Amino acid sequence: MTPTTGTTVHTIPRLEIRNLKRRFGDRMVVDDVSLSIMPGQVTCLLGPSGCGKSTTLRMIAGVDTQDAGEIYVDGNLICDTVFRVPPERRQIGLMFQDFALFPHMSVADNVAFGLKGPKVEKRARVETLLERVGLGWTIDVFPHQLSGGEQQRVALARALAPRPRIMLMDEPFSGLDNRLRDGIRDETLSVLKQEDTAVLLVTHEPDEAMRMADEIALMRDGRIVQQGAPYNIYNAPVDLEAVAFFSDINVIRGVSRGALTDTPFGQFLTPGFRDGQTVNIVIRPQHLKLDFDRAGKGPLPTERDGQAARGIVERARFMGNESLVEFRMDHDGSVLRATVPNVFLPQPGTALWLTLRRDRCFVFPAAQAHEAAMHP
Ligand SMILES: Nc1ncnc2c1ncn2[C@@H]1O[C@H](COP(=O)(O)OP(=O)(O)OP(=O)(O)O)[C@@H](O)[C@H]1O
Repeated sequence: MTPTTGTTVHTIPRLEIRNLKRRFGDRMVVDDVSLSIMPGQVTCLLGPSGCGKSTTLRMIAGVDTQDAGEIYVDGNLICDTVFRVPPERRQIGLMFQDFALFPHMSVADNVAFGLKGPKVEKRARVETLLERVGLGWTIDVFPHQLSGGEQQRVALARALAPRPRIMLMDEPFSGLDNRLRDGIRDETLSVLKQEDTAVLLVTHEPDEAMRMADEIALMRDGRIVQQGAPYNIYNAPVDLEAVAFFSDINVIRGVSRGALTDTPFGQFLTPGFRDGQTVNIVIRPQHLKLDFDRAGKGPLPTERDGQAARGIVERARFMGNESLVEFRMDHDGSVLRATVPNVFLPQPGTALWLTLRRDRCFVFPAAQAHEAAMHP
């Protein structure tokens, strides 16, 4: 579907990068990265520290140059390995964690800093933006008179003032305390949408990406390993690492034979796996179900949940809106973790039966090295 903003229908990406590569020494830090962002769309480049997110952003901003690949804005080439529009002519706004407002300038002058044109027009733009970020009253005050969150909103207004076509944000909220952060994220998002800016936001925090993004590009070792709406990335992860990036996981191992894998939790269909291939069945702690022990017996097997396996509670902790229970499993001594809503704190040593919600299990091939170790 073509994204729409108001009555405008956009068909050309505001930002498109194709096959970007950047090498430092003999290390490929950005390895064939492609993505496109429509006006008014927020894409989060999400990945662990050092995976190449900021380097990608710097090449788009024009402060670093790629070794290969092209960057387009509204369908026009702005940079390849030969041609290069300088950073100041790319109409790209930047916002970083350690943004700095000019301390000796009023808020109005800070926001107007990058603006050209008649004074009256500049003033009108400054007023509009400060109103939009909820800080109309700060126009004549100085940065030191504002809280960290307010300064952040001024920085956003300043970055948006010259009407950038694209906004690049590198961990812009990580300097804020937790209570402020959610509100500022939401406000920032609504202002960016009103301005119809295409946003590429870099973060290593899955929660931030889920909250902000229309689309998440999951990055690892210089590559985008999966790209899509937050819902799809969370519910149809491409591999075990992608599941683990968003939450705690449990891994149950088995070996595929005749496209079936036997586990203590019942049999799983594993089509496409070779006979003898090691299989990882991955499930998040909230998708384990617990049942009481009835004279050494658990619940009867069902098609939906398979069969139950017994575990002994090792410890249980109250986490606020849920409880986390750790089990030592009878069948192989492995540890599994389950979360239960509200308060559920069984005593250590209690026997309980665990089943897996099959519709929430992910089945992946185990890594080659592990397979070799298991089947020498
Ligand atoms: N100018 C440089 N020279 C050499 N190596 C660099 C340079 N810039 C970045 N790197 C290396 O490239 C890798 C990727 O860095 P980058 O800053 O893009 O990662 P990141 O995903 O943004 O990480 P973080 O979330 O920690 O900022 C890192 O290992 C970094 O040390």
